[in-house]
Amino acid sequence: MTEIKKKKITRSGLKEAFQLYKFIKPYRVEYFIGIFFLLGSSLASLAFPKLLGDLVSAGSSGLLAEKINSLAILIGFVLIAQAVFSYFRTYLFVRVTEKTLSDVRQYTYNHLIRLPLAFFEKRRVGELNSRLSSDISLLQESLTTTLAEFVRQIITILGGIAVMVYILPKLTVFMLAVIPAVVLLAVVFGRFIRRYSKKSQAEVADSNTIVEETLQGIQSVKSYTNEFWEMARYKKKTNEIASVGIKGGVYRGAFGSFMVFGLFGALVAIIWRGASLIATGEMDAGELFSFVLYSGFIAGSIGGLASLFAKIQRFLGATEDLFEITNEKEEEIIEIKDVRPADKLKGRVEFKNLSFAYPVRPDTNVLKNVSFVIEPEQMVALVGASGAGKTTITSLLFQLHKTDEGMLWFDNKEASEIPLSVLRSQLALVPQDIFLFGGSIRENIAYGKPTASEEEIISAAKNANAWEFIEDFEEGLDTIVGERGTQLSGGQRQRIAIARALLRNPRILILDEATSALDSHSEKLVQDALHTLMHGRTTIVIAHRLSTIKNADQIIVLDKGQLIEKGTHEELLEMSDGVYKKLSSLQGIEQQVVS
Ligand SMILES: Nc1ncnc2c1ncn2[C@@H]1O[C@H](COP(=O)(O)OP(=O)(O)OP(=O)(O)O)[C@@H](O)[C@H]1O
Repeated sequence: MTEIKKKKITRSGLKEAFQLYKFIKPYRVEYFIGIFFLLGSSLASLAFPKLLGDLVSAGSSGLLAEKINSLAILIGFVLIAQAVFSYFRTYLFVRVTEKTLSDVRQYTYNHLIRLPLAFFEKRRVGELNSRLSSDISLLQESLTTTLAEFVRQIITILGGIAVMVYILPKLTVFMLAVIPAVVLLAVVFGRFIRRYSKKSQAEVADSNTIVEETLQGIQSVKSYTNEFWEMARYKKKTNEIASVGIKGGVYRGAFGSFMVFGLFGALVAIIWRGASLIATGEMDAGELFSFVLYSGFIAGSIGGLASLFAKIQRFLGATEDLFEITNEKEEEIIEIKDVRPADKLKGRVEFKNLSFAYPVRPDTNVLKNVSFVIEPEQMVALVGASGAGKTTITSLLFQLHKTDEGMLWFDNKEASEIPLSVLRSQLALVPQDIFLFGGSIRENIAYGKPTASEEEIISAAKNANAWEFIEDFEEGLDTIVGERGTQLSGGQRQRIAIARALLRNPRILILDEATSALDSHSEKLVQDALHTLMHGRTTIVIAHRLSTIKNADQIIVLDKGQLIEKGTHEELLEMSDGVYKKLSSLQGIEQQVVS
């Protein structure tokens, strides 16, 4: 889990965190009842020292057993009330927190999945994921315990002081002069020691690195006869660890003594002062007993507040991270069941003087003034060296990135005029690196059309030449494909992806031809399936092996983002100095055509 950064407690940070309230709002009644129980349980525990003191006073002043018993019964009732309040407080807070978190999770995920691709190119997915999970579990802690602790501690401190003032202001002033100072010193001292022990851990880690490095590179150590140099290096580091450790021991010893001396000393001081007040008749033993207990409570709460402070800072950091994501602008995505006839594309595509740079590298145009037209139902191949811009063209077709210069048309509309979901629902991509989800074959095929019937799925599988191997599996369509489809062969995965695209029945199909060669039988099955898939729609193929695109209606050759040649296979071969011609002869295609 990634460590969550702390954020200073500022007004704007708190205001931002307050945005969370909109998620709690639907459950606010329960939450406020929870706060009521929290107040109740805090007040009940606050009453204890007073009641216990009364009990001691009753005993020491020789009151009747009846009075003593009724006080004990009252304390019993307060105990029960405290238990009941605590139970309902926890129950209600957990209920509200779980429901709120589930809403926050859904809201964040729904938002995240609607963000444009450019966002994901800026952030690492793994980081985003762990960020989200650690931020959200921190919110969980904050909503259930941090707030409750905070309220309880404030009530304990203020309420405790109020009761003490009520009992005897003089001794309260004395207590306030002693306890907070001791506790705050302890907190500061404690933090210092924690930092120190972190330093010593870091030194130990460094020494481990030396051992690891030298053992891994033992051959180099020996061949350079550097054993003695390494021994000296390790000796120096381990001696440093020892001296840091010894210094730490000094501080830790001092801290222990300080705690005993300071806290017990404070207690002794209060009891000493109290005893002299009892002697003068200003208070009785029971009241002093209450005082000592309240002093303990208050000391604990001041210490607790200090650690809560760090938790609140982390909570603000977590909400800031979360809102950083949810404040990002979403793509306009709508749910599409069926494309309206008026929105149906014919499949004509036109790039007009289009230039494009990725948002992460705005100064480097990866497409430069590219223009071409693809007529409906044509098969067009994109050819070019690695990095030429072929994949970029396909991402622009999907409008995964916005184009900045030039135009991209679908039929007679500019791409930006077509709602994203309407456009994307009529496109399908069969990528090179096929991504299957971990579920069954059925789920993977149906991903192309989640509403597809069993017959449709089977028919798509048959047309994709996939049915044959699916049938051979004992569990047929319900066969689990393994994480990312690893339990299937490359050719099988491709045919499933083809079946998925067939189900989608797109107007424009984009094929990123797989580079890894299949055996000739699978290759034929895949090629045949692809032909079925290409039939009756515009197809754009990113071709790596030129043998598969000889029959393309048009071949577009790209070089470093520029369109350098365009034509049919034969036309391009006629260009005497052509890049395509050279590529073909490299791949041995020319000869095949000529022969
Ligand atoms: N998401 C991205 N962000 C920034 N630059 C990118 C991104 N994707 C690709 N590029 C750059 O854009 C250029 C074109 O890449 P593109 O993937 O379109 O080439 P390609 O022709 O498909 O290559 P290949 O055949 O290797 O897949 C390359 O220089 C690449 O480094």
